[in-house]
Amino acid sequence: MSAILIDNLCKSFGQQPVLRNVSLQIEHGEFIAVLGPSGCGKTTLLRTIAGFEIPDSGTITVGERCYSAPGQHLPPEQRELSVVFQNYALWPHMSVAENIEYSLKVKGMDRANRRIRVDAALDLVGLDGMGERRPADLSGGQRQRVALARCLVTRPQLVLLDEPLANLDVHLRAAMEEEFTRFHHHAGATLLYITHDQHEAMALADRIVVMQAGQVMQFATPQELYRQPACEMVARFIDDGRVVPVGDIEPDGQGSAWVTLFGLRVKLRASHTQPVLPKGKICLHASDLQRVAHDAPGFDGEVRRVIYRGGYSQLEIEPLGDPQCRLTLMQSDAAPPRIGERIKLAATDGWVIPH
Ligand SMILES: Nc1ncnc2c1ncn2[C@@H]1O[C@H](COP(=O)(O)OP(=O)(O)OP(=O)(O)O)[C@@H](O)[C@H]1O
Repeated sequence: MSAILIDNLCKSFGQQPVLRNVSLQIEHGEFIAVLGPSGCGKTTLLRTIAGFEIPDSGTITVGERCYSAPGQHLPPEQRELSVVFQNYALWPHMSVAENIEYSLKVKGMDRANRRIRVDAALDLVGLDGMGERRPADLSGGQRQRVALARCLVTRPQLVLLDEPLANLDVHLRAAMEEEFTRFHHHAGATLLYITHDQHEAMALADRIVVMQAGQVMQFATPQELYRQPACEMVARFIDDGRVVPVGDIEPDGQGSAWVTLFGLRVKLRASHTQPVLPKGKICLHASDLQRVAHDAPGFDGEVRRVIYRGGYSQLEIEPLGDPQCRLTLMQSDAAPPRIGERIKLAATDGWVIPH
């Protein structure tokens, strides 16, 4: 049985549909990231699972329990899950230990057992010995750890996290990513993690739900999203993939297809069910392109922009005869080409976007 089963969930605010037929099947212990541009409905999805919003239609089942169905709404406090918000929501007048302990107290657990649980939770999030401090005396990262410990102490089977790192600086975020991985490993809980940061999602999640305008565009592993985007939106969204037109798509039914890319016949990866088509689009990442010698097979492009990224340069290339198109190429060479220079490129990999 799945940990979470969401079937055809719809939710509108007034006239605006915010969740459109969202269906997801999430397994026990999975770390799921929900990724998408601002306003695509991520938080609404989380709030609907938590019970803070009532869906217009569709069902949510967690384990064996129905949380939402037409005419049926389990109140938030009866849902067996824990939510970690972006703003931590710690009680300022309580110490760190009291913040963490509170939910156990409400459940009527005795003092000795509470102490053991709180110490274990503090230890797990790396806040050993900080139990007596007030939240105001902690850094942003430490406060987020308290919020995590508070969630962990109840040993939830399902944890919903709404952009928990959004308020932290880039270094702290990286440190906390490690913390989340450890947390997930130890807690063994199913995690649903909302973020608009694809690098965070790729680094943390077993599978990622990519949403746009209330719809699930693809639900897959980070590797699949990168290598086999299901549509143009996912192709562009993940790691700045470039969508490029191609002609004469001739699939072999074995996971490859010949296509005409800038006048050149090349063999790229394709779905096993890819049909023969006179034209289509492919996804090219920077790592799919290679600079080649001028007399080697390839296509010409003009360097439009050179961005130094520390140790390598990112080149923005305009393929000759296609001024609408921009390709990216990374070059580790200390002497990158100049803007306006003409270079030759070959596609060493690429994915035919399913029609
Ligand atoms: N209570 C509400 N009443 C009316 N509209 C709402 C309400 N909550 C959310 N919305 C709208 O629903 C849409 C989706 O919002 P939601 O917060 O779910 O998106 P999101 O993907 O989490 O965005 P962000 O990444 O910016 O947090 C937005 O257009 C938002 O303005």
